[in-house]
Amino acid sequence: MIKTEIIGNIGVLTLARPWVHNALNFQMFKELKYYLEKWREDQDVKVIVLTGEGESFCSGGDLEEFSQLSKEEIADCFKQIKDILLALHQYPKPTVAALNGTAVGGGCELASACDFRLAHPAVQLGFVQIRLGITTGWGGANYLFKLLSRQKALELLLSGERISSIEAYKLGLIDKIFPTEDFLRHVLAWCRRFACQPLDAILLYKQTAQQADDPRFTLSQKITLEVERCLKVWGGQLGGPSLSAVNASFFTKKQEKVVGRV
Ligand SMILES: C[C@@H](C(=O)O)C(=O)SCCNC(=O)CCNC(=O)[C@H](O)C(C)(C)COP(=O)(O)OP(=O)(O)OC[C@H]1O[C@@H](n2cnc3c(N)ncnc32)[C@H](O)[C@@H]1OP(=O)(O)O
Repeated sequence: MIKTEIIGNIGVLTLARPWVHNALNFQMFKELKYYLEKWREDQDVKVIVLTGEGESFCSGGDLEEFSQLSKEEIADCFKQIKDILLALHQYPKPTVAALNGTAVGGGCELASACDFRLAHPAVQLGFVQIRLGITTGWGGANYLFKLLSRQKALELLLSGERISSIEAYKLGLIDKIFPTEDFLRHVLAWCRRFACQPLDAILLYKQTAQQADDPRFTLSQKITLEVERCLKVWGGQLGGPSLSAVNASFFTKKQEKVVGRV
């Protein structure tokens, strides 16, 4: 139910139940967890893309399946799902939700847990839970509050209204709009700008990003750690360019310029 492919260092996870608009059942969550774990340490995967098959990105939780569970079973299920979304949110590599179509309910929660959200003009988004008499059950409201101002996030959650991707882009919920035609090709080209960078540096930037909103550290501590990270790659401990290699490359370029000027 989740299809996978690695395309040029980009791991693509495709929700593949198009007949129910990629409604997420528990099996899909288990698969999502499995592949996120598998690709966590995989040197060939530098960026993760989540997308959907068919006309929708994701219609949220599988209401058919969830309606057959007892309240206790739902509680257990949601506890596991929120851990998977949190693991996605705290993933060591960049994560991208490529909204190939409508995202509603839990589909918006899933997208909001990612680092980036890309869409095309025909996409609609909606935190529709309130219209079912429920609230976000997987952590989505908290991710939304991190992305939008309090009042904009509350407006979306309290109204349950669907908005277009263009409106969502203006709010800052969507980071980029691409043409509908060849959408995934555009997404992959956008992601390749990250995927072509050294993995060590990508991982270090994600650590700095995670720490940026961690209240346990002061700004001074965060900056000290940031500098330490740079020195780690600079010294080549993580397989990055050694200090002498960085200098050599800089001075070679400088010398070439001088020679060129003569
Ligand atoms: C768990 C919770 C959370 O956030 O914590 C949530 O996610 S609550 C939010 C849950 N999601 C929703 O309320 C969205 C429900 N779905 C929709 O609004 C709509 O289906 C759209 C996604 C906009 C697509 O509309 P459209 O008119 O194109 O198709 P449709 O409604 O005829 O749907 C085609 C088939 O997919 C099924 N289907 C659609 N969404 C489903 C879902 N979330 N769970 C289970 N089945 C679903 C329909 O029942 C229908 O089945 P048949 O072919 O057998 O008739």
